[in-house]
Amino acid sequence: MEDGMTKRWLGAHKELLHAATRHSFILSIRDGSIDLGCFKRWLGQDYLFVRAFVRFAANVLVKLPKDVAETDIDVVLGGICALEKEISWFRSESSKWGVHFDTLIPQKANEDYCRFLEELSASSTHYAVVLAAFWAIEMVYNDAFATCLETDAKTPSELYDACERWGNAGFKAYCTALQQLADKHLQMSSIDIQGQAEQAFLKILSSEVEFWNMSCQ
Ligand SMILES: Cc1ncc(CNC=O)c(N)n1
Repeated sequence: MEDGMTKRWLGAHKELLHAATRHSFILSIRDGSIDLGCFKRWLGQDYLFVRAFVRFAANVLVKLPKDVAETDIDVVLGGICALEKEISWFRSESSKWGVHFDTLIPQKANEDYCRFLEELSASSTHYAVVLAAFWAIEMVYNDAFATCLETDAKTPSELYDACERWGNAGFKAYCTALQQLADKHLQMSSIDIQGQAEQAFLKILSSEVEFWNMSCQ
């Protein structure tokens, strides 16, 4: 675990990681200065993203070779199950904030990100690449929202629930399990696959930056 591949990537791409996890959108939640219009825009767009992410997560499960450990399958299955609760949460937030999901139009950064998830779902993408991508997507939200829960954070109380959803210790443990899973399978993969996985990791970080940018405009 100490010298896992993902840890090396995190060290090698610190700036992009910082841009994705300490974006001004997140910092403005943390210091309480957020424009609630931005939060509502993020909420609606993220609901659309999560609908696409469900398909991606299901595809990750389908890609796992039949001979992987049952506990490896359980980690991915657990993530898929959690998405059902997450979608219910989005729906209850939609009435809380008066954001109508049925008339939402996906914005460009969201469409681009969702298209990338579809590309990763192609049968030609190796399962170790999508495992790494799955981890990266979850890790960014965990790392970002966890900062809004720190004791000195001034997160507005009405946003605390959103930050808790991805910033809590259980979600962190799930991200660590995904990371270990990705590292284990990357280690068994060719240099070529490892390189593809690192590229996917970078593309996810930049897609997350664009997603936050979109929410702040
Ligand atoms: C844009 C984006 N990235 C990551 C997540 C977290 N994963 C599932 O909820 C998310 N909801 N939205």
